[in-house]
This record gives sequence, C-alpha cells and structure tokens, in this order.
Amino acid sequence: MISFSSFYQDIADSQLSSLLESLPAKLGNWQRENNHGALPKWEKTLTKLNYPAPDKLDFADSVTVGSGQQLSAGQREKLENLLQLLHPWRKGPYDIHGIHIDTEWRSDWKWQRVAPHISPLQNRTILDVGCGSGYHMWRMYGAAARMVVGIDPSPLFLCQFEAVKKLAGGQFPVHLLPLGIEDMPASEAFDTVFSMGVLYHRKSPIEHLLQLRDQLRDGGELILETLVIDGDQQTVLVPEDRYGKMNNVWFIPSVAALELWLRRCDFKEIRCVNLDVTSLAEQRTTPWMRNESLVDYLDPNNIDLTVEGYPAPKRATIIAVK
Ligand SMILES: Nc1ncnc2c1ncn2[C@@H]1O[C@H](C[S@+](CC[C@H]([NH3+])C(=O)[O-])CC(=O)[O-])[C@@H](O)[C@H]1O
Repeated sequence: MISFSSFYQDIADSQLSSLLESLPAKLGNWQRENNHGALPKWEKTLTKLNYPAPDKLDFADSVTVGSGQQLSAGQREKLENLLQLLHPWRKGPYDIHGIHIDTEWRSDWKWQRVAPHISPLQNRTILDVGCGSGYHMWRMYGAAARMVVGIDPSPLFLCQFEAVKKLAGGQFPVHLLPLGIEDMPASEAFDTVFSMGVLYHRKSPIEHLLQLRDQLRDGGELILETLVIDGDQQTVLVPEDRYGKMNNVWFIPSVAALELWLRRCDFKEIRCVNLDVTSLAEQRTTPWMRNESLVDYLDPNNIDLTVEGYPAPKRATIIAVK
C-alpha cells in the first residue's frame, strides 16, 4: 500500500506542519476507501520495480533516471513492460534507464514557456495543484525547490509518480497526495502555488482562485495556466456540453476576464506572461498513450475549431502575487 509517512516526516518541522492536523486522517480514509478497481494491479506493479540505484539523475533539464548503461537489454525490456502496465502515460516525457516514455503531452514544452517568468524556485516550498503524474514537480525540484507537494485525485497518476520516485531512489522532498484542491485545509504556507490545466475543470472558478490564495503565504506567487478565448473583460465561454470531447470543462474566460477575477480575489501584480495555441505536436497519441488525442478533438476540416465548433485550445499563463 502506498504510504505517506515520509511526507509527514518531511513537513513535521516545516512551514507546512499545520497540515498534520487534518491530512493524515484524510489520506488514511483514502487508503481505506479508495475503490478504484485497478489500484491493486498498479500497486503490485510498483512492488516489482526493484532496480539498482540510478547512476545518473537529471531533473534540471529533463526528467532522466539512469544513464541507460546499468540494465541489460532483457532487464530493460522487462522494466518497459512493467511501466506499460501503468498506461496511459499522459504527462512527461520521462527517460528511465534508457527507456523513453513518450507521453501524450510534451509537458517539457509547457515548462519551457512558464519557467522563465516565475520567481526563482530555489529554497521555496511549492504546491502543484492538479499535478498529474508529477512531471513538473520533478522540474521544480530540479530548479532547487526546498520541497514540492503535488495534489491530484487520480490514483493512476499517483502510481506513475511513485514508480518514477522509486526508480529514482525514493528519498526526495517531492510528494504527491491523492487529494483535490477542495480537500486541502487553508494552509497559507506555500511560497509558490501552481495551478496548471485545472481551472477549466472546476465548476466554480472564483472559488478555485480563492482556494489557491488560501494555500499561499502573504507575498507568495501564483502561477495560473488555463484555457482562454479571445475577448474582453466580460467574455467567458461556457460550453453547452462537451469541449474538445471533454465532458468536464466549465469556464473558459478571456485573459482580461481572468485578470479581473484575480483582482476581485485580491491578487496583486497580475500579468499574463504567455499565450499559446496548443499544437498537434504537443498533445498526441503515442505508444505510451494509445487513446484519442488532440487531433481527434479538432474539426478535421478546420483545426482552428474543436469538433463542437468552439475555438481550438489556447492557453494562457498568468502570474499573480498574494
Ligand atoms: N479537484 C481537483 N483538484 C486537483 N486536481 C484536480 C482536480 N480535478 C482534476 N484534477 C487533476 O487536474 C489535472 C488536469 S491536467 C493538468 C496536468 C498538469 N498540471 C499540466 O499542466 O500538465 C489537464 C487536463 O488533462 O486537461 C488532472 O491530472 C486531474 O486529475
């Protein structure tokens, strides 16, 4: 069973110690009650990942574990088969003992767009809300963060994260908790909070912004990355039903509307640092994610539109200070 004890130890003497009042009970409930049918299979896969301590680790420029020289071809094939049991791999890529996990998303491209604009992460304590399998958490750690905590309710992404962490050697101040943002007590403790790719999944976007604010210390920095549309302060798209075949998309504001929402939530120094239309090269089907992907979500006759006729995905990165 996945244990959170090293997280509790790491935060005991830190600015996050108040989380010990409520998270052990919540995570204990998760351990007892999580009834995802495939979780036992994924956890069994984790127990089989017994490999030598890697001779190389890089989190600064990639997520690379092991040079590829330590395993025989047969051992590598066995490891590849085990990692494939954790399909679909959406966020990455990861290089593990010479195996290139070519994920659905080039999450490294998002990191390249975001990283130049944020306050240096050195010695900061970070929360990554909706962290997926934790790709960006490793890059934050590679940028010398003191501690990185990610939250994401998906048990598969937790298992993918635990797989990478175990193969990397296990002991890092980088922790993924299977929680939603709504499960987090208002800690007011993190130096930097990331919410990337989450706001449009929330039914109450203003509440989401307030919840993010509640996680920041005074003067802490929010990095908000989300889908946007063109328009003015009062322009917001609420899809009639699906957006890009996703049935859980609620609010897609313009940048100006998002900036207004952030002002209303008492954020300061609000600035949009990047706007980017998602390319078919950034999100696509691969051998590690064999399901439909962006090309199937767009109008085959006009890739500027989704199959539902909405503007194709365009994403903004906005930075703000509490
Ligand atoms: N209530 C919630 N609280 C926290 N996370 C949630 C919640 N609901 C869903 N999620 C999680 O938010 C993540 C959104 S993906 C962005 C990944 C990464 N950040 C990226 O920027 O590449 C974007 C996308 O797939 O559209 C998923 O991993 C969900 O499980």
